[in-house]
Amino acid sequence: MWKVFGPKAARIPGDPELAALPAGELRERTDCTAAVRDVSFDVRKGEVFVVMGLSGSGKSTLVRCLTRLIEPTAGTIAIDGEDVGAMDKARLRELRRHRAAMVFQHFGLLPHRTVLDNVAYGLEIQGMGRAERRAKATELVAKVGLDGMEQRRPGQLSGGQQQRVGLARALAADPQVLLFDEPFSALDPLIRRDMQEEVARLHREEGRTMVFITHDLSEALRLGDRIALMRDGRIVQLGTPEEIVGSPADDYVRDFVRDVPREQVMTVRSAMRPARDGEAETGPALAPTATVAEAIEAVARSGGPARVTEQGRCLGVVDHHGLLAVVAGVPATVPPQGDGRKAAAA
Ligand SMILES: Nc1ncnc2c1ncn2[C@@H]1O[C@H](COP(=O)(O)OP(=O)(O)OP(=O)(O)O)[C@@H](O)[C@H]1O
Repeated sequence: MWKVFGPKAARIPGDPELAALPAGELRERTDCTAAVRDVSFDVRKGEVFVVMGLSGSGKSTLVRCLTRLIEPTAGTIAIDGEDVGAMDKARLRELRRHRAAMVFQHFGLLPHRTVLDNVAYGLEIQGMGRAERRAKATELVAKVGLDGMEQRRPGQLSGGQQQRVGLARALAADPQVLLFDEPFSALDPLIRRDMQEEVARLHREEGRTMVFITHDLSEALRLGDRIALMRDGRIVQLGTPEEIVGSPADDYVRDFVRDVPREQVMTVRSAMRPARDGEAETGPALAPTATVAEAIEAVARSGGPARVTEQGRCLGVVDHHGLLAVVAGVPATVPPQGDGRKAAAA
């Protein structure tokens, strides 16, 4: 998909010479901005897909194109196999209301309505009866942790609480996909953390597909099953947090993730080596999803390697060599073989 802003934008995706120009030169030559350039990706059912990048990298444009809040210049988009480009106005309205609801940074709450009525508003538009929508809205207000505040007005809530109302309102439509456009960037760090946990909890409980825009790397790493990292309208890397931190695609990504505490993102799989001489039977056991930080603690406590096990089977072991190598971001050197055995034989 492409989205180009500016005069005669449609000629750019099809013109290999113009399409290859760097952003600045393209602007100089054509007066156009290619906000999204030739991106292609799938969002899987049930995943949290994060679109991240610095300001101006094209995140909002990309996500708005998914439901044609912004009309793409070229390319195709399908939701559940249905071509979004072919949808008429009514079908698009239905898509945005019921299938892919957006949670914005500025929540757009109705100031004179109570929390409950704000949440029920979407249900009212859908034509749900009063009693039913009040019951449903009460349930959703509780789900986002606002029980007891049903009768307050938005002005009587903190920013984080208002964002929760926005979230409950988006959930009221029971959409297949929730699209979040930097919903927490105006919140202070503690409340932001709180809201991230709220989203993670909702996702765990409901397994709803989520597309989440952020420019905050730690937010992306915390929430994303997969992350698309954007730069100048292109996706420079798409992968799990572990792939992005552990195998950056280029120097830009490497620089981006340089300060990430690797031990909290990388899992024991990246530090694992085959088990030797009885190691498969002894030592603390860790799940393959355990982080390197958790493994460091287990190895420090036990004083020896830990096993990585899945359904009782030992997949390999992690020792301090492998764990340190992951933290340092260098390939593991093969640990000296059999020091222990030599000592025992002596
Ligand atoms: N309506 C528009 N007309 C012209 N250029 C636009 C328009 N909307 C966005 N752009 C440009 O497209 C590029 C991508 O903008 P976009 O808002 O998608 O970035 P972003 O990554 O979401 O940024 P931010 O994090 O600051 O919101 C920017 O260079 C922006 O100036």
